[in-house]
Amino acid sequence: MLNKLIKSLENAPVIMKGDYPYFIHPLTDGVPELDPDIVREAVSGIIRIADLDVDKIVTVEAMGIPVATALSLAVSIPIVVVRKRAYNLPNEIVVDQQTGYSKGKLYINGIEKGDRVILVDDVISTGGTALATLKALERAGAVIKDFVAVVEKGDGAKMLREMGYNVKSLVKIEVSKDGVRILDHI
Ligand SMILES: O=P(O)(O)OC[C@H]1O[C@H](OP(=O)(O)OP(=O)(O)O)[C@H](O)[C@@H]1O
Ligand SMILES: Nc1nc2[nH]cnc2c(=O)[nH]1
Repeated sequence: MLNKLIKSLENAPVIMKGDYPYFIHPLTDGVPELDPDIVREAVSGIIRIADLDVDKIVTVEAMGIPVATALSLAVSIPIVVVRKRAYNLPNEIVVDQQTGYSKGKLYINGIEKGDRVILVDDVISTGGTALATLKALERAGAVIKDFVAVVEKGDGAKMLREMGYNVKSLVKIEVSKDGVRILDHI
């Protein structure tokens, strides 16, 4: 069911960002070209495991957008994109984001108190991005049903599960300088 996604992850090149082994894949980087079948596999997988009884799909720019958009089209639920630049709208929520290789700020607009949401992203690794986003969604008064990442790498998902969040993923991988190894998948 996730055949093309898994095969392409197994063949993904890895580069070092300092000490951080970073895999490069069409769904998570936009390069090389993204096969629509891979997006379809990811969307079908999310629909299979996620609680989609929600008002809004929330995703984080940039590489959450392709999969969240395809999911939105499939289930007719609108998306809100967490941005990396300010709009200075009333009630904008600003949080610090840290990944294994970058630091920045996230800006959340468009979430109303009581909105039932699912957070969708292409990857979870350290969990820094997801945690910052989940905290901001809580501050906005959203009811967070699920967080689904297409690819789970590292310990971030485990940390968030231990904090009580519903974290799901389609494929779990281990990444080293030598390449990507598939550990588990739905
Ligand atoms: O669990 P973490 O360690 O926080 O890593 C996960 C985040 O890293 C990637 O985004 P990135 O910040 O690289 O931005 P991009 O989507 O614009 O490439 C990915 O899209 C996740 O949002
Ligand atoms: N493409 C990609 N995105 C990431 N986000 C967090 N870690 C990674 C990674 O290793 N590769």
